[in-house]
Amino acid sequence: MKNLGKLQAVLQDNHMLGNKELRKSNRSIHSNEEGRDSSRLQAELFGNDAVIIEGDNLGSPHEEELSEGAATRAFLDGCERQEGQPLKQRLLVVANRLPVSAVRRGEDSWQLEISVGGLVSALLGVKEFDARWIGWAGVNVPDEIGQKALTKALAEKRCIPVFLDEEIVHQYYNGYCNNILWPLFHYLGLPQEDRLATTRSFQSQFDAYKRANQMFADVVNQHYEEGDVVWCHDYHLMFLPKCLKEYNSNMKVGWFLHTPFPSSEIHRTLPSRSELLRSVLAADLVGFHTYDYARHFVSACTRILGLEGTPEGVEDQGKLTRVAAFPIGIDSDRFVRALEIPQVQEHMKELKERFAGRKVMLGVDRLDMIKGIPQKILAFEKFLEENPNWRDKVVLLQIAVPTRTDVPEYQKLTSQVHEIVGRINGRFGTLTAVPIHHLDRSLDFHALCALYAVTDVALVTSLRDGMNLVSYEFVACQASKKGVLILSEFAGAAQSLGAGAILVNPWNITEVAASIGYALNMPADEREKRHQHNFMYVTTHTSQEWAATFVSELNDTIVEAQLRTRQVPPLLPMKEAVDRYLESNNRLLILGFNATLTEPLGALGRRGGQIREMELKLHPDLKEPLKKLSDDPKTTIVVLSGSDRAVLDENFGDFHMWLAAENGMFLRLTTGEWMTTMPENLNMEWVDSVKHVFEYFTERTPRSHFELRETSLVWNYKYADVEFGRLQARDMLQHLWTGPISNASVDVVQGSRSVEVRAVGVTKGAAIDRILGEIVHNKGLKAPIDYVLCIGHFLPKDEDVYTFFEPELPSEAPSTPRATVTNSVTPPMPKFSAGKGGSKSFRLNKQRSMSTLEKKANNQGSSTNAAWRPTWRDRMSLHEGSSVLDLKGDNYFSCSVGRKRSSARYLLGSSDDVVTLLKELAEHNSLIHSTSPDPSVSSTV
Ligand SMILES: O=P(O)(O)OC[C@H]1O[C@H](O[C@H]2O[C@H](CO)[C@@H](O)[C@H](O)[C@H]2O)[C@H](O)[C@@H](O)[C@@H]1O
Ligand SMILES: O=c1ccn([C@@H]2O[C@H](COP(=O)(O)OP(=O)(O)O)[C@@H](O)[C@H]2O)c(=O)[nH]1
Repeated sequence: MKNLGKLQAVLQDNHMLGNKELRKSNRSIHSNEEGRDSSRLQAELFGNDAVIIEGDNLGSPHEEELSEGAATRAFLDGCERQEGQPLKQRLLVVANRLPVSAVRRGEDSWQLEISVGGLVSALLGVKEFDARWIGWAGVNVPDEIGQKALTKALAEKRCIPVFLDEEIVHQYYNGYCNNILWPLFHYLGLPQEDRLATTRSFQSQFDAYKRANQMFADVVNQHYEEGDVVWCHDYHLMFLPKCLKEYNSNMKVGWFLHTPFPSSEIHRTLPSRSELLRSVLAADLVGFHTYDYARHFVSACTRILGLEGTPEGVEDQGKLTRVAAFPIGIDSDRFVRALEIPQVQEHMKELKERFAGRKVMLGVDRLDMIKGIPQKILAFEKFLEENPNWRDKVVLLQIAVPTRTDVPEYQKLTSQVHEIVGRINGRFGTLTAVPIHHLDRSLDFHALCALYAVTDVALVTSLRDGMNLVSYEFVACQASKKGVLILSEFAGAAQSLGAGAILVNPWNITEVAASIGYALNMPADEREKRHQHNFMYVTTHTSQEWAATFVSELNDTIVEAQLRTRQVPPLLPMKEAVDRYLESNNRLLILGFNATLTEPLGALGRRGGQIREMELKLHPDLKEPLKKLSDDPKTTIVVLSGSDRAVLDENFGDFHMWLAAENGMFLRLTTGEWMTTMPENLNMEWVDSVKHVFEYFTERTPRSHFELRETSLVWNYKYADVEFGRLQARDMLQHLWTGPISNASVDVVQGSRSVEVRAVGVTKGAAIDRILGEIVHNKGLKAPIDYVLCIGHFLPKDEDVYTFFEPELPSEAPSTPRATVTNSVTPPMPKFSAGKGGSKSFRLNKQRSMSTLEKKANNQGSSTNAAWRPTWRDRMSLHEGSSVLDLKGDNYFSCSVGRKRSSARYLLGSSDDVVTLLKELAEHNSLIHSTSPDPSVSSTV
């Protein structure tokens, strides 16, 4: 009753005629009765045992009780209270702001007040977990006594403080968070006059941001127990997932953004764009309010970081970060129940009397530029202007909670709003009434519920808003009145309440003014229908459900990731691979080219489409080791690539090695001529139709290109816009599968940024058999091959090359636990061949009819005229001599470069690791040669 009187008085007097006086009077009311209000509010939010905590209540604790240990004990006390109930999952909620802000009352005396904001409201509704909240108490506490007392006071509320000093708050919170990220994520840009200053101070603010995040991480680490779920919140803590995972990679880490995530075009303007994205991606699960925000985030990761976006999330070399939408809700029961409380009913009664004969319109916002308060008020002015009959029949109550008051932009906004309200009240007010009642303060829970319940039209005009819980709370309190919600289409809530609300573009003042008229005149049956729709949503999509879904999804994600990790090959044991190489006498190295022997794309900055990136070039650091290795008579090297002959000639022509171009369809020893190994029945009649399709898509996909090879065509969109490229690829696949070549004997192979069409059955694994046959024949094998190293960034279709050697190994070979293509019965070892010609399946290129491409190649003077030799396996049966392979069980190292889903035995991260490996092999080898001048090696392949 008294409260309502106070509220009424404020509403009545607050005509924006003297803002300074108003703020003063609000403050004095606040401080006189704040204690009681806050106390009640805390009891509401925290349960009945919640009281204002002052230092005096703490008694005179001795040293130990004030320590961190005492705080921890206090948390445990909280847990013990739950005895007899099923054990709840421990949840560490980490957010910039604690649900309470601390106000110092003495050296060791603190008062805790509820923090205002949607994040706090929503998370306080989460009851299913054994939760602790880690965050900043909104105050600088430089002294130890103060810190200890506050830690203890907060512990009783299961809160753990992170102490940030003034300078860091200034740079991190006011600066980087609220002056850079907040406006950017809400599409507001930076204020013109601030732009340069912000650009200059950017780096120091970002450094402070990282430091602050590390401080949060340190506190989490102190309190973390194995099995805890750590849930990081919001744009303040984008660096936290990375810090936490660096500390403990097994920690279950989720991150949730409460604001919008903007289009990648906005995000890419941030100087720290990549670092922030990468840090967030360290989390196991990343959540957003809406599908659109999640989509923007994935798109930023693909466009800015060049990573793979999948329907599940973002993939980086086989590591998946799950990304999904988890729309937040409110604790709707709490609002519905509140309306039964006598005090609230009393409030409602008095408000109704106070505004009898007038329709009540309501705005409840933090005084933030994203909330579109000036736009709302201007639209209301326009409505009054155009509808004089409504002027004395409607009132707008605007609650504008002060927020981030140290940031200059917010200070400017306050003056701007006060000025507009003053002008409109001056224009349309009378001696007894004004059209706008503007309140620069927050209300307690009961007053807020009463206001929601008596409102006829709620007006939410956010220019952008992550969700906007005020709209939900209004709906929850409208069961009897069934008022109308006018809602900005730029609030996340528009996705969930859009059908029942009147959606508006807040920038369109005319539209908002018209919607006010429509809402005020809406017939009861339409109001009823719209309300029911929204009420159903709000009461079924609660904050409890939101948190439970997020945490259970996080748990599932971790189990799935563990399963996936089990399938990832282990890293190549570099030392073992080198040692065994040195011990062996007849080694075979099979090396891919693209992304294996080339420089990693990242090293070039992945600007995309740069001409120097498009040409495949041997990694400069590989020239020397490759030279040494290929000159060693005990080592045979085969470069096995999808590239055509010209590319391999250009890059490897000067080495002494075998080149297998176009997935092994062409082969030559660099001292000899190219020969073809194409199967005789290889049908190439489909080439022209495919070429036609590829030309069509290349023309329509900027920065894509295609290569016409002898036996395949490859369309590559690596440098095109990733999303557009992917859409085009999907479309292209449709054309290929359903178009003129649908019945041709081709394989359509989809790469991560390419589409390749090749004759059916052409794979590197199929080719290696024939290649080895040729090598064996060419050189004459005097001793078995006793070491094979096969490394590549091969398409899944070509991974049969890794498994080619697997059946040759004894069944107890120390292979990876992953499934490999092995025969159930180990076949006989291949036998050494004398090399007679005459395979049944393959014969001379010249002897079969030539395809268009082949004719073209011949016309260009390619020397594809050498004879085809029988395959290795063909010759196995021809000769019953010694074994071709003797890998001694584990002298076989198949190794995928950068592809974690692979049937190779081992993994290397990138071609930089290939450089390291080949250097090691070359250097140690020359060392051995220099120390043993007479190597007793006679056998070569
Ligand atoms: O802590 P402050 O700087 O005072 O700001 C208050 C909160 O504002 C933002 O709230 C957002 O979260 C709501 C719940 O998810 C959502 O409905 C709303 O649209 C957002 O603006 C901010 O994201 C929080 O971190 C702040 O605590
Ligand atoms: O005087 C007030 C005004 C608002 N709120 C609460 O502040 C939150 C605002 O959340 P919203 O999601 O609408 O926006 P945010 O402020 O988080 O951007 C809501 O839960 C309101 O109940 C409050 O407690 N007292």
